[in-house]
Amino acid sequence: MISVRNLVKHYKVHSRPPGLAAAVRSVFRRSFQTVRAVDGISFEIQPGERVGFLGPNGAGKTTTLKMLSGLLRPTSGEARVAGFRPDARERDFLRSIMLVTGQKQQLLWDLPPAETFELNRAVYDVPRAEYRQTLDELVNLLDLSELIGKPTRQLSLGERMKCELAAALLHRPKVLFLDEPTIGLDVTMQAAVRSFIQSYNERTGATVILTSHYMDDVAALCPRVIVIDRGDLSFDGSLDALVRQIQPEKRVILRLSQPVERLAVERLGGRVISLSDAEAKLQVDGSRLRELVAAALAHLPIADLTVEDAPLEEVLAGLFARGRDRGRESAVAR
Ligand SMILES: Nc1ncnc2c1ncn2[C@@H]1O[C@H](COP(=O)(O)OP(=O)(O)OP(=O)(O)O)[C@@H](O)[C@H]1O
Repeated sequence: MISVRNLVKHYKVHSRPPGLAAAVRSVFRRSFQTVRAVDGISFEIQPGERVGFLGPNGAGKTTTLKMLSGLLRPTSGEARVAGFRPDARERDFLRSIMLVTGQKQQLLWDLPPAETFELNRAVYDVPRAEYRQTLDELVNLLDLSELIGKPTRQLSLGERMKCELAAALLHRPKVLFLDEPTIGLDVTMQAAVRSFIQSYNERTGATVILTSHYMDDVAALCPRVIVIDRGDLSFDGSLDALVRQIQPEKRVILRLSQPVERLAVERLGGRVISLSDAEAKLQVDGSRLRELVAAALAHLPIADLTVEDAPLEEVLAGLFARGRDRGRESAVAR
């Protein structure tokens, strides 16, 4: 359904040092920097897959989605989506895909969502009967009946996001690009949006590509993840395989029956995350876990002991930090 080969997007941005003299000089001699937002990535996505794009801020995720949805022309490389070249922006292509971003809205601010829905029906030329049926389903699934008649500006962020999703899906796109669909939503609403996306995918067989900073979104929705870091693809596989590959650290929580010295906890060998009179929290490499637990039981007054995986967010932050020393920008003077 989606095929990407050596896709590259370089932005050329005007750059000048601070100060008035530099401002004057830049009028005569402009210098530019090339930002390598996406630097030669390749992947294939089959129909009906749900794939999560992970990566730190500025990794190139949104740029990739924009190229796949035809909003940006690649600098080089090739993308095919549903049999089309996205940058040709053919009508049938635009009818097959939808890009939903959590930060930008398509609903008209002063009108009720129902009117944007009607507008989208006309734009996408959806036959009336099909439109009614899809709308009923969406209203039902997303629990929108109370919302779609109110002016958009009166809706809460979460209510708006649900209406945004409905507006995006009325023409039943075959490929759905979701850029941070749960940004700013509370936990309950995040879960509602997530379960809706999953059921839309299961019922219609649509292909879903999602970016999110919330690991819960990706863990719940995406059997497959693609990690993009500094414009490069650094992993493509299951989330489990990614976690195994990173070999995350374990977190050990020691409930103490009496206070202990910090030094005694440090001697156990892990990294001390927090220490209070009643509890010590440490993080340790998985391979050193047994040793640390044995030492803790032997030397500290332990009332209880728990071992858990380090939070996925932190594990990934560590992975991204490792790649940080690679340079990404090259200055090009003109
Ligand atoms: N229009 C633009 N002009 C110049 N540089 C840009 C432009 N859009 C994005 N960039 C740069 O390209 C890089 C990739 O940006 P992109 O928005 O694709 O990242 P992202 O992975 O989506 O980040 P985030 O998680 O913060 O949304 C960043 O360094 C960004 O500053």
